[in-house]
Amino acid sequence: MSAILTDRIQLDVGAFQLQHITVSIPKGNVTAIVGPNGSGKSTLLKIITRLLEADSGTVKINGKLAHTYKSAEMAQTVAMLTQSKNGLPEMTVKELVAYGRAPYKRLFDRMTDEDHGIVDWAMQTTGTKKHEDRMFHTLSGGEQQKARIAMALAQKTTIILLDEPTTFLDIAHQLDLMEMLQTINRDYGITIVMVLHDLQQAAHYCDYIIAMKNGRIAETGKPTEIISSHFLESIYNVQAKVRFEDDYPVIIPLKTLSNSRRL
Ligand SMILES: Nc1ncnc2c1ncn2[C@@H]1O[C@H](COP(=O)(O)OP(=O)(O)OP(=O)(O)O)[C@@H](O)[C@H]1O
Repeated sequence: MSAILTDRIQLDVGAFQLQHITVSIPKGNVTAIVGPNGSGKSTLLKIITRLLEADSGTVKINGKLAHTYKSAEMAQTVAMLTQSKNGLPEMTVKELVAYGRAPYKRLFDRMTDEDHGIVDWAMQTTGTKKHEDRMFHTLSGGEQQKARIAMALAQKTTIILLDEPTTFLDIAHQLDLMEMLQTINRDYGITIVMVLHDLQQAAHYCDYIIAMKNGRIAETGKPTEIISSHFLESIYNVQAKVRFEDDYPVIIPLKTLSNSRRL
């Protein structure tokens, strides 16, 4: 069963084209979208969440056409964490997480006991409860990312999309975050879809991988089925040795086969 199903999505943005994107993102799994810089990963996420409108093609979320969702209904179904390079909100962690309840409220509605309970649960689940009264901008990058995930959790959606959630985090915080997302998926059945650049992490923590190249879907499958030296070469133009140790891929890059970036 698909959480997200796209059918022949097409979009021209400037000189870039997203072409024939037909892909099924499985329900209840952790899926990574990988691929070179500029291959269209963020653009695809934006189309799924209707931040961008495709020129043609359709998106179905939980079996229903995305364009037929009302805004609040969409926000109750899909939470999206964009890359965290934008301005930092001037509010406490608890206030930020409470924003996750907005799709369930009308203007001037007060937070109910249930809302407070959900906000608490989201902070407990992400380990951010201890920071609840801190201003968001005083948190470290790793703590901020967890607070943003808490906000997404408070939205109580069945799907969470994350665009490069581990960027700017050190290796320990990257693994901590990936383990947290995996636990959220396993414990609550929330479908997690994230754009990742680290193939080893993608293969280790994700059930399914979608690889994009030049605005197209290049490969899809389970990590052990698709991560290989051939994959590194065809998707990234990189010669590499790849082997799996206990289902964990060990990728040893040898050299790039493309010098186009230096021309
Ligand atoms: N508004 C826009 N106008 C013109 N070109 C755009 C616009 N938005 C995106 N693009 C181009 O579309 C291409 C795909 O961008 P996108 O951000 O989807 O790639 P990506 O795979 O997410 O890249 P990265 O891994 O570097 O984040 C890029 O070449 C980008 O410059």
